[in-house]
Amino acid sequence: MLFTKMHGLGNKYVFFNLLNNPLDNHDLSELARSVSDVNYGIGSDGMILICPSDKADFRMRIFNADGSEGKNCGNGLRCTAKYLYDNGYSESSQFTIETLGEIVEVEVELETNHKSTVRSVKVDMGEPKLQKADLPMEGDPFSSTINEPVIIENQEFHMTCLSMGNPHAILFVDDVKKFPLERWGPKIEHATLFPERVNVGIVHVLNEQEIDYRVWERGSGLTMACGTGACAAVVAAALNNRLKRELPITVHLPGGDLTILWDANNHVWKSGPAEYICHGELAIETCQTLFSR
Ligand SMILES: N[C@H](CCC[C@H](N)C(=O)O)C(=O)O
Repeated sequence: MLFTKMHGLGNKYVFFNLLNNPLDNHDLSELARSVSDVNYGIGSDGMILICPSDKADFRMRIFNADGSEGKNCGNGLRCTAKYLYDNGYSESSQFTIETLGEIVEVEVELETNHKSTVRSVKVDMGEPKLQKADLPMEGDPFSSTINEPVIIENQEFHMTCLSMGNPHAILFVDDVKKFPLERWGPKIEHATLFPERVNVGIVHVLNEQEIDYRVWERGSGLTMACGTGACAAVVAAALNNRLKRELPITVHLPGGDLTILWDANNHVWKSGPAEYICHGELAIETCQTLFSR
């Protein structure tokens, strides 16, 4: 099986193009765990399948490194858009991609002096969902969670929780590098408060147009970047009056910067790079081992 490995700011995935060759009745969770394994597989934060869609121009399915299927992936969407445009699946620079969470509009932004090269990708990530039912999380399903005190293992955290098609718990800290995210990330991810678990982001607002952000991803742990998380971080900061809406915000992640805008129409826009790492063929033994299970 041919694959392409790509990353968005160091958040890397193994991509399989299923537009003309479906992967019928295989254990996709097992495949995601295996290709993500850095010792016995290719090594990645997960797996992304590019599929046909009857609701949008294309469909993207994202699986985390633990095999769980995510409902959205901001970095994955930018990589998928670049792959589709570069490989001639869309003549237009704008098209739609269906995910489990949303149907999103993407636009590949081309180099001015080299029209066939994708410089970056802009994605309309849609509207943030602020009710507890949207994540989901325990409590009044129609209420929102803005700077609410939450006790995790006798430690109180003030959280702002929302969905960008997938669930995010955002905490504000004084220094993202000093906060022990590797310790508290998994505890919050697996807290019973979040029946389908949650992505955990920590945010330090630097000024009115810049934030630092680090993430512990549901199903993948610490990653270099999280596109949906960067969107959630900007929305959470605005909801807590730490940022003004309708200003483009630079989100500094360990892997690089994203530009996020929460506009007057309640849509969250994300712009950033997408890069190839390699193309390859999964060893047939791996496939046979995988598919014999
Ligand atoms: N771990 C996430 C999916 C990947 C999101 C992230 N890589 C992004 O770029 O948005 C979840 O299970 O909801």
